[in-house]
Amino acid sequence: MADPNAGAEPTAVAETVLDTVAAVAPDVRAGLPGRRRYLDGENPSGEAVLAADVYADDLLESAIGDVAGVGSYASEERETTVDVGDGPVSVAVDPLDGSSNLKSNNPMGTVVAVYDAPLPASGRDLVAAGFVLYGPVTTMVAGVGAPGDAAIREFLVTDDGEREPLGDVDLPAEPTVYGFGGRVPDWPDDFAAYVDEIEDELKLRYGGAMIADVSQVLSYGGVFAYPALESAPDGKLRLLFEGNPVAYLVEGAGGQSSTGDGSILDREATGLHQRVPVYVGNGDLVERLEAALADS
Ligand SMILES: O=P(O)(O)OC[C@H]1O[C@](O)(COP(=O)(O)O)[C@@H](O)[C@@H]1O
Ligand SMILES: [Mg+2]
Ligand SMILES: [Mg+2]
Repeated sequence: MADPNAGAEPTAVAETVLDTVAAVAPDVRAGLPGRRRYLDGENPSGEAVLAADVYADDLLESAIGDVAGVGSYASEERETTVDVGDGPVSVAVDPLDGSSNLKSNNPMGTVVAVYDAPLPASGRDLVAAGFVLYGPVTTMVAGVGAPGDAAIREFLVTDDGEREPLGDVDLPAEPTVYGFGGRVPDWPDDFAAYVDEIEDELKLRYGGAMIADVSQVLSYGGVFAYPALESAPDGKLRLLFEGNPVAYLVEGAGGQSSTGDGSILDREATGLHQRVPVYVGNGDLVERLEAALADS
């Protein structure tokens, strides 16, 4: 059969990838109830794996692998990339973000990053990024285009896996929420001092799923961080699967991202599963954070 995406622009391939992730989302959601148990073994980041993580990863690998123009698929749950075709586009997925929330029945997401480069790739190679949020309503937030050029939009994902546009996403100018991961005694002193200031200005909203916590920042304005920790200087979140796509979306919605020292999108990619400190939100809050870290 003729390849419908043969020679297609990476952005056209990326649109199809986002459609595909939305199309699979109802199946991911429908498969959760019977998959709340942990499996034996760990993922490449050394974390426990739920049956639902593997189920979502298999569904996404199969569906995204069928998209013409996609050459490789990578996921937080797999050691190496999978060759799925001849195209130049690489797709990196966090199949279930915040899956430890499954036990307590709190929100989770699927994160997708589309790179026009072999992996590991820089955030500057992104041609699209998005996430599905499995909250009371299933929604997708996504953008297509070079970082900074893409409009970020929210969609309702219907029970049939269609995307219905809900509108543009722009960070509110008056921020109200913050959410920071990691154990408080493990926070470096400079970050803890920043938190002392922020606590007086914003209210705490932390749910333990990056995508749900970032969605609060996109909706209400504020700052989300999974910071560098005393015990883990690169934090917890993964650059290719989590940091880059979230940075792309928050920057595209008018905010800023930082590793503590410049945009996450500028962090050199050296490994598929490398970690990165993640600070995202309204520009002035992220700039104050960078200043607080630089002063120490
Ligand atoms: O339990 P903690 O330390 O607060 O960590 C929460 C963070 O870990 C994550 O759950 C990691 O993502 P995964 O569930 O995809 O491994 C993030 O979604 C979240 O921001
Ligand atoms: Mg995750
Ligand atoms: Mg995950």
